[in-house]
Formats: sequence, C-alpha cells, structure tokens
Amino acid sequence: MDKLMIAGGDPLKGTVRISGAKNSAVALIPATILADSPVTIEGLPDISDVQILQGLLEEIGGKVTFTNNEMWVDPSEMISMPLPNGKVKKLRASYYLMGAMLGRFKKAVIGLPGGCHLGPRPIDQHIKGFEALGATVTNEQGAIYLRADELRGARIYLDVVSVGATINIMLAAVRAKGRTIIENAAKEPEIIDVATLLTNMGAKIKGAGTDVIRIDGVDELHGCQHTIIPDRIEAGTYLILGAAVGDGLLIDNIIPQHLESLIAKLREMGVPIETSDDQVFVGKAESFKAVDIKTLVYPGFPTDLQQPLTSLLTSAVGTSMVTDTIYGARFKHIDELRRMNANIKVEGRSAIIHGPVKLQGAKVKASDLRAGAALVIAGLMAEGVTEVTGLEHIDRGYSHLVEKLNGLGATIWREAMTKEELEQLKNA
Ligand SMILES: CC(=O)N[C@H]1[C@@H](OP(=O)(O)OP(=O)(O)OC[C@H]2O[C@@H](n3ccc(=O)[nH]c3=O)[C@H](O)[C@@H]2O)O[C@H](CO)[C@@H](O)[C@@H]1O
Ligand SMILES: C=C(OP(=O)(O)O)C(=O)O
Repeated sequence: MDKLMIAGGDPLKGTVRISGAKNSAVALIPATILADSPVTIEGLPDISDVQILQGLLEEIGGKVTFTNNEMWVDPSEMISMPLPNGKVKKLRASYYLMGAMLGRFKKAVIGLPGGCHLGPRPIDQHIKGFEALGATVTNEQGAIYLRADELRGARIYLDVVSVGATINIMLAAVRAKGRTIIENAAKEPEIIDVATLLTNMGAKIKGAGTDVIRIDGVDELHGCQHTIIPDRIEAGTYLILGAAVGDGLLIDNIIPQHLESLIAKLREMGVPIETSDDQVFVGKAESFKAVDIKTLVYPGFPTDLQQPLTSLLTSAVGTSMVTDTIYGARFKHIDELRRMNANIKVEGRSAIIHGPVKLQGAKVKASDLRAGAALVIAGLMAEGVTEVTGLEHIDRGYSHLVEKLNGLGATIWREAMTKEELEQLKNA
C-alpha cells in the first residue's frame, strides 16, 4: 500500500489537461449493457472506479478492452449474473448496474453500493423509480433483487433531487414500454452526457439537463461511439490549486460553464481568472478574501468541491463558512486539516474557517475521495512535508494525479508504506 509524500511550497505553473468525468464514466460504462452490439467510449479517465466497472462487465460476460482511455465493450453475450458481493462494494456507482440490467434482462441482483462515506446515502428514490416502472424490488442480506415481467413507462416524481436516481431510472426506462416522465430530476452535466450516449444507441430521451425528463421506451438499442465530457470536479480541484499555490495555471480541456459557481466564488475571493472556450487561466492573487459557500444541486456550488475549497479558505483573510446542504456530515477532512494547523470549527452542517494561517506539513489520512483532494491541496500549501494515506480513495477519482502535479512543478511522489505504518493504520 502506498502513501503520498508532498514537499509543500513549490509554486505551480504551466498547463494541466483534465481527464474525462468520473461521474459520467461510471454511468456510461454500465449503460453499454443495454446495447446489442459493441459500444466505444473515448476519453475515459484512468481511475480505479473505471477499472472495477470493466471487471464487473467482464464478470457478466461482456468482452471489454481498455487502452489509451478508450473502452470498447461487446455486450452481446452478457447474462444477468447475480453480483451480490465483491467489486460492487468498492464504488458507489455500481448501483447503475441495477437500472441497466433491469432494462436489458428485466432482472438483476446487485449488492448495495460502496463509495465515499459521507453520512447516510440511501437509494430509496432509485427503488421507488424501479417499482413505478413495474419491478418488484427486495433487499435480501444486503443485496437488491429486482425482477419485472415487463417494464412499463410511468410518471415518477423524485422526492429528493438525486443524480444517481435520475440516471438509474433513465437506464431502465429506455427499455420500458411507453413513456416515462421523471419530475424533479437532477440537472447535472453528467446526466446530459449519459442521455447523449443512450440517444446515440437509439433511445428516445427529451429534457435531460432540465428537471423534467421524458423517455419513450424502445425495443432495442444498438452500439455506437461516444466521447465523454471533461471532469468538472477534477477541473475545479486544479482551479483551487491554481489559486492556492499557482503562479499562472492553465486548466485545459474543460467546459467553463460547468464551473460557473466555483469561478464566481474564486473571483469573489480576489483570484484573477480568465475563461475561453475550453480553458480557464488562474492567475496569482497576493491575498484572498474570506467567503461563505453553501453546496446545492447543479448549477449550485457542488458538494464535491466543498472539501478542496476549505483547504484554500484556510489562507483567506477573515472568517469563512462552508455549509453542505447535500451531505451534512461531509467534514471528515477537517480533523486532518486541524493537524496541519488549520483553525476550523464544525457546527452542524457548517465548517467555520478562521484565516489566514500558514499550514504545516503533517501525517494525515484521506477518509474519502475529496477529503484526499483537500489534503493534497493543503500539503502543497504547507511548510514542510505532508504524508497522505488512504490513497485508495484518491485513486477512485483523480487520473494520474502525481504525474499531472509533477508536470506543474510540484514535489510529490508515491512511496510504499512500511510494515510498521501499515500496522499503525490498521489499529487506528
Ligand atoms: C457516482 C456519482 O455520480 N456520485 C455523485 C452523485 O452521488 P449520488 O448519486 O449518490 O448522490 P445523489 O444526487 O443521489 O444524492 C443527493 C442527496 O439525495 C439523497 N438521496 C439520494 C438518493 C436517494 O435515493 N435518496 C436520498 O435521500 C442523498 O443522501 C443526498 O443527500 O451525486 C452527488 C451529489 O452531487 C455527488 O457528491 C457524487 O459525487
Ligand atoms: C462522492 C463522490 O463519489 P461517489 O459518489 O462515487 O462516492 C465524489 O466523487 O466526490
């Protein structure tokens, strides 16, 4: 098992190219199950979530190749193999196997998903949607059993705006008989990306990206070629890094409109930012103003960037407040930032950050993916050396992190943990 070693203080400069979006990738790959002939997806990120999903498609009989960020999937010989345990627990998005397998085979057995521990993450809205489409859904010993004689289109109002439920219902509904209407749907760009792939496969979907999505079911879906959208959360992480330790950072291969809420906040803090068609340039600011943020569903400020932004706010002048309305307990990174000298208090759903402080290198542990990103940013901002463990979380979502940061001038490397460190980690 590795840890990340970071010698802080280097100014980052140059261009970083953003990879394909994790939260699209993890839905696009299961969506290939619905086709009757090969699907190619270009621009996928090299992250463990993608590798695990490749393994899961192979377990159910798919032929898959993944080279140069391009995945080719032949789903023609897939079967509805039960997947109650194992790899499905390693990521959140294995829940998309439910919608896709239900759509194609009208039955599926999938273990409850893993993913980041951010407090309760129920999937009741996914299940409500599947039931509305005519499926019987039961939970037996931690696995969800889904079965339907046929799927029938339905009007489904989501009680909670959910990215996962919106996509999962879409995956099943494209093969239902008749029209499905999802009301109070989530509007994230990844939903449009999945709808685009499904449409290229022959599905009839209108309204993806708005809060009402209409799907007219079809009898078959065919193979196609698709290019994934760039990862707005990875891009946002580098934008924050550019503000924190940059000396002129160009973030390339992005859709700036997907990052409007973050760019507006960084500008409010006093960070100079210029945008063009598919790039954002982050200039150097001498000091930052404290700001308040509240996470909201898209196009509001994304919860996935709340933790990385908190690291930057430790160097802002004044008191900032970060409130997470999506995941009220997404604050496990705060204790670790405190080890690095941050002055932060958590009150309910909010973190109150007093700045500016000079962060100090320390041994810290990533409890989840974006906590990991927050600690890497803090390590690069800090005086001295920071050691970050828990890399299995970071590897779920950041493609070639060390190489990209080295390319910008950061002193960061992976190192194998010693036996004693592994023992300590186990007992922690
Ligand atoms: C793989 C993926 O795309 N992950 C993203 C997705 O997660 P995920 O799809 O799991 O998140 P949701 O949008 O579903 O969750 C939003 C909120 O709704 C609640 N909820 C959700 C479903 C449900 O059936 N019942 C329910 O109560 C959740 O607990 C949460 O408070 O969106 C989150 C919110 O933008 C992001 O942080 C994750 O990076
Ligand atoms: C919470 C996240 O991922 P997941 O939903 O896959 O756990 C994330 O990407 O920040």
